[in-house]
Amino acid sequence: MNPRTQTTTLLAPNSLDPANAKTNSRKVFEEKAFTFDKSFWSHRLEDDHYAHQEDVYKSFGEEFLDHNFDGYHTCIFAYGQTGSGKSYTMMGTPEQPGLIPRTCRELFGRIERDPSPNTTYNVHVSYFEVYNEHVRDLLVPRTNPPHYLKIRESQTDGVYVQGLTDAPAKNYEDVERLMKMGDSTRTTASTKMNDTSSRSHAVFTIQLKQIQHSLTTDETIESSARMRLVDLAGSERAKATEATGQRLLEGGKINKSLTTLGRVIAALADPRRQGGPNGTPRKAAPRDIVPYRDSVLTWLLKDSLGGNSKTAMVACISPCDYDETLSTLRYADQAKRIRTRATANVDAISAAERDAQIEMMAETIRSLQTTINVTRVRREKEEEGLEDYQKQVNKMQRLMEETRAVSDAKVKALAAEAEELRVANEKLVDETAALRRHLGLVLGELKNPIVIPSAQPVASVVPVPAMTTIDFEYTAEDKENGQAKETDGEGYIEPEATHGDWAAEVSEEANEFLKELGLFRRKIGDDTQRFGSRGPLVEVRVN
Ligand SMILES: Nc1ncnc2c1ncn2[C@@H]1O[C@H](COP(=O)(O)OP(=O)(O)OP(=O)(O)O)[C@@H](O)[C@H]1O
Repeated sequence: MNPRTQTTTLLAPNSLDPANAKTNSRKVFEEKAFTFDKSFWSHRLEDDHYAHQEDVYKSFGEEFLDHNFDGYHTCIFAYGQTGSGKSYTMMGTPEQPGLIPRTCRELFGRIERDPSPNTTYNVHVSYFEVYNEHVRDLLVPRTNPPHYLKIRESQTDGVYVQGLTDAPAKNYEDVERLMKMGDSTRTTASTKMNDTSSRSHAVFTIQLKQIQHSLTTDETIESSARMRLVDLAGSERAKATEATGQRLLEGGKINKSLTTLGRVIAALADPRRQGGPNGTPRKAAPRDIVPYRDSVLTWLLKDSLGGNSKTAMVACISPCDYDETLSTLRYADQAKRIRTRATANVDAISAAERDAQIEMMAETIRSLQTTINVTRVRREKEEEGLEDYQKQVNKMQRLMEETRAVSDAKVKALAAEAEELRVANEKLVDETAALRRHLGLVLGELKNPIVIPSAQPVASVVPVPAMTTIDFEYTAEDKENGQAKETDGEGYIEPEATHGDWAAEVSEEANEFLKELGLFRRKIGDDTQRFGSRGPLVEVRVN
């Protein structure tokens, strides 16, 4: 670095140096020179033109703070490979504070030193990180799982992080406390090239609002400036850091943001985009779109990179890798060609305008209040309706329970009746079987009558002995009539009632019984059809 010409010269390294040994042997290392607005050398403390943290702040940090007090938005971002000194430049160490603490200290120093009684200052601080393409608030304790915030874009506020903590700061101590809190929750990890490597892009924002009121003109001048101080994650190569697993994944996401940042810078630095010599905007080519939205980081920095902001890029390099250093210097060389169009955000409002504004705001509040009330009433009505509905549901449930209880009782009664019928049926089946057996015996007896020996003719009528066999001639006709004719055996005594009459009587009774049984079977069938069957409670068998 030449502090006089502000030139940075990248010398060709010894190709035998293992750090610069290339897989591509045809690669030629060349000396390259770049000129920037400033070139700081801070390699060895004993070096002649060693740039201290204060030198860096004084050379442009102070100037940027001036811009803020004039109402301009500013942004300073540090870019470079891992371990090259980005965090050191932006945040620094307690002994050697960097740009952020120096800017904040000086900001409150100026506010305190301001003798004007008509000016009031309002300072708010926010601090977030972009890690693996997610935004996380650094001013709230870490949670598991992490709570990521959404990015929104509006006409009035541009791109912003929804729900981000916007902490008021009354003095430097407040800011220091917030900075420490944010730094402790920032995602860092140990890599081969840096023990506390920042794995995320950290964005520290200070909002400065100045309100000046002139008693003579009764006019209020409001200026609103935003300072963005960005410490980017390292543009490391996976091989150099020996990254694996989570570190490698992070590397991919970090590179995605930084590659997009490179494309955004390239698109913004395109000389055709920068317009004519008088600043006249050139005609946009059809595919001329700056890819801000391709990464969370570039989308959030949209305004700072190519919009209403005064922006500085600090390119950090370390004597470690020729290619990485050359890449960083090319980035910076391209970035310096970008022309942003910053305008001071200062509004002069007369007392009348302010009153009108207040009245408009009061009106908005009133209308919002009405909306809230209407919503509340509607919700109450909905709640009432819901209560009625719940009551009806409960009533219906009770009714259903009662109906179910009645049904259960009916089923129980029917089951008992069916059981009774089953027992009766079984009895009847047994009786039928017995009767059938009896009938069979009787019929058998009728078919094979007991023959009474003819040796003792009897003239008179005598009772028939118990074991007497009666000889009948049983014709088909008799069978039909239920009658049988006695044979012509001698000494035959006619009983009081004939055997044929008795058999017919038994047969008739049996038929009658079978008829009744049939009726009974049909009744059981009907009942089963009417009440259904819960299993084989009743099994009607008629043989
Ligand atoms: N100019 C410097 N003077 C003294 N020490 C420095 C300087 N620059 C960096 N360092 C030291 O080098 C180490 C790495 O620096 P730093 O953490 O700032 O790198 P980084 O670019 O932010 O790395 P990463 O991308 O991994 O976060 C730190 O210990 C830091 O204090």
